[in-house]
Amino acid sequence: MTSQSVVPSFRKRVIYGPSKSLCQLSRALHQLYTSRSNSVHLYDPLNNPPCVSNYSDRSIPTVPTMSRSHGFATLAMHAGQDAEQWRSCAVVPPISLATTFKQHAPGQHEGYEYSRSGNPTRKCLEEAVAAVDGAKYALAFASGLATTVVVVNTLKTGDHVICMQDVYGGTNRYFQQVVRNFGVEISFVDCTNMENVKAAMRPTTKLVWVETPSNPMMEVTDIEACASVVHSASTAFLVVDNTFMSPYFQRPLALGADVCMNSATKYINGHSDVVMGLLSTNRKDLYDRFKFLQNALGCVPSPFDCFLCNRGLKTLPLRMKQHQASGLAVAKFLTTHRYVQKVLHPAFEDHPQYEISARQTSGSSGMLSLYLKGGLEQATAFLSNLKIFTLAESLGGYESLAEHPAIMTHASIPEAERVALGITGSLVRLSVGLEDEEDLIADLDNALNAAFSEKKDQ
Ligand SMILES: Cc1ncc(COP(=O)(O)O)c(C=O)c1O
Ligand SMILES: N[C@@H](CC[Se]C[C@H](N)C(=O)O)C(=O)O
Repeated sequence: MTSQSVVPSFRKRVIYGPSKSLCQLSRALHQLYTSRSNSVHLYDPLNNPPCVSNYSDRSIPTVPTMSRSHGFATLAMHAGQDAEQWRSCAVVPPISLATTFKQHAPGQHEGYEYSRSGNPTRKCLEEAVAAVDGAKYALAFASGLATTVVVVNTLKTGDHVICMQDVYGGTNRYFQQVVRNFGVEISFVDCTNMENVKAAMRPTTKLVWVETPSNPMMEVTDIEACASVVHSASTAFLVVDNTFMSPYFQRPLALGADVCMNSATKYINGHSDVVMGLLSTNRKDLYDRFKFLQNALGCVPSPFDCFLCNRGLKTLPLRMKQHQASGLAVAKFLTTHRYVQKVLHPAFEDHPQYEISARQTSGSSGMLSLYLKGGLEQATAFLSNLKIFTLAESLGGYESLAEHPAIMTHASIPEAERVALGITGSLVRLSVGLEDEEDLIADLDNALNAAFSEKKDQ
């Protein structure tokens, strides 16, 4: 089949034809095209995805139809998703399950060799994530923590890391209980005060890891100020864990961070059915190292998970708007409740870093923490009496979740350190989901009243 005649004019660099001869033709044309363009797209009827010849740098280009000047929702839906990249012109990226890809001659292939090294479905997701993070590059990993492992693997023995003192318990556990064993020194620092960051910097500091807002204390670090301290005092790079905000409400790279990290398990996928991590950066040196480590360490997500996460990303803007609205409504309700001592929410004026948060974010998510007036007993009773909020770890899904950080997500932090951070028996964390606001508020009210009347009854 030769179908040059059906090639629409907008597919100028697309050639149809039988697999073998056209792949040969592609290689010949490649000589001609490389001087003028990066790649030749060969639409091969026997293969899906199409042959994409770019032997010069082995990158995996797609047809560049999206301009970065498009709005967030447009990018989330279309960046990296061009139907023209598939022979079938599938509007939804296919799940590419092949573990390996045919080579024309040893080392001559269409951009993919082996699925750990590169995968077409993963590539679609990575391009979409780069676009919404305002990054040149993005990479997907098997979990948020796998992403942290990759970042840390850029270091060597003797290097020093500064980590925000309030971070997800698993991040703390990894730095304290794993990374330290390899001779990398870690300082846990209150990065809400830049003087602390300045004081902690050493000549050997190579990585500064910040989570903002932090899990679970909702503390906010000034990303721009932090980047300026880090870059003026060292060659270290600044990573911002953006999991609580998602790219919809906070863009760390635009604020000077070198790397934006997300546990896509949370808001980006948004449906509590994928565990995944993402890294975005504009720095080619870091991207090259992370890309090397993605393959060398092997911590890649499955194509099916990439498909799901790519799908979830498309509704991120809509979901985040509703998470914000319901999160604020729930937080406001809780501040007036007789059994609630304090609500931690960065969009509230009484939050210690309210001004920074207002400056560096364009909204707030469904995350908040609260102290109950009682102690562990009341917190346990409250969590056990919830009917719509599910008592479970994790966050950022369409369903509302509640958890007890001291016993659940942050249990691996030594007790004294936990208490010093404010993670006490009366602290509860909520991830406000997409259910009807009135139902969520009624659920919280009922559970609070039940928890405190249980105490009275005893
Ligand atoms: C803020 C934050 N960062 C990183 C992680 C790690 O992500 P994952 O569970 O996807 O490994 C989590 C939760 O686990 C988290 O809450
Ligand atoms: N980041 C999530 C994950 C929860 Se903790 C998971 C597991 N028990 C562990 O210790 O690794 C959150 O809810 O904050």
